[in-house]
Parts: sequence; C-alpha cells; structure tokens
Amino acid sequence: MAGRRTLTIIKPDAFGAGNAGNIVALLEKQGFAVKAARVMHMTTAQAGAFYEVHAARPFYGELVEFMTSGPCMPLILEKDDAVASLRTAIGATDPAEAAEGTVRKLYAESKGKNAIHASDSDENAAREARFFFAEADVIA
Ligand SMILES: Nc1ncnc2c1ncn2[C@@H]1O[C@H](COP(=O)(O)OP(=O)(O)OP(=O)(O)O)[C@@H](O)[C@H]1O
Repeated sequence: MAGRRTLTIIKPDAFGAGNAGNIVALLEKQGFAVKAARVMHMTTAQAGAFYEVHAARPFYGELVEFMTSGPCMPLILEKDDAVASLRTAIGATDPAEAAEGTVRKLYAESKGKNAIHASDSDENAAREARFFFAEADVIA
C-alpha cells in the first residue's frame, strides 16, 4: 500500500522570491497536511549528499550550487498516496512542460530553478525525511 507521507523542499528560487507561503497554501488546499517544517541554508556537503543519486549527471554541480544559493524549506507532508499525489501537484521537472495549476507551472523559472523537490518513492520519502528531521521534529 502506498504511504501517506512524503518529503518536499521549497527550493531557494521559490523561497527567495517569497513564494513559500503561497506554495504551502496551494498544497494545503489540495489536502496535504504539514507534519514537519524547517528553514535552512544548505551547505555544499549537505546538498551534495542529498542529491548524491545524481552525482554522475552533467547537471550535478549546477544543482548543488543552486540548492546552496540561498535558504530553502524542507517539509514532511501527509495525504493518501502522498508520493504520487505530490508528484502530480508539483508538475513536470521542466516548467515549460508542467500542467496548468501545478507548483512548477506557477512558480518555477526553468528546469534547474524549478521551485520545489518531491520524493519519488516511499523508500526515498522515508530516507529524505530522516535527512532533514529527527523523530521528535515530526508530529504524529
Ligand atoms: N537538465 C537539467 N539542467 C539543470 N538542472 C536539472 C536538469 N535536470 C534536472 N535538474 C535538476 O535536478 C533535479 C533532480 O532531477 P530529476 O530528474 O530527479 O527531476 P525531478 O524528480 O522532477 O526533481 P526533484 O528530484 O527535485 O523533485 C531537478 O529538480 C532539477 O532541479
């Protein structure tokens, strides 16, 4: 059965533009509940480790640089079928291909500066949640 929790990050472009509140409101309107949240400015080591799966990709350096360019906002969100629901809500990686009403269609600039991250599996959601939050930071 699909899990009810996922991990998202409002990325430095969207956070820096003052769109964090709008994005959280949009997701809450779609039924996501916030179970944990923080704001932080990731170090190169943190961003490098978080995106280690992409280490061999040509955009890895650019991605780590972008994710460390300013503060971001990781959150744990809850909803039925959380991972798939959030992937639908954020839209395609490239905002030019994102569906109307999605976070990336509304707030992303480009494939690199694309406003938001969302976990792509239940396993990664659990791993990514642990990356940013201690058990005591997450509400029941
Ligand atoms: N061609 C590219 N140029 C620059 N950055 C890219 C490119 N492709 C992907 N990225 C960056 O790497 C991130 C991870 O890429 P991936 O293919 O996993 O997309 P995604 O699953 O939609 O994004 P995310 O993992 O952030 O939710 C993208 O969100 C984007 O910020």
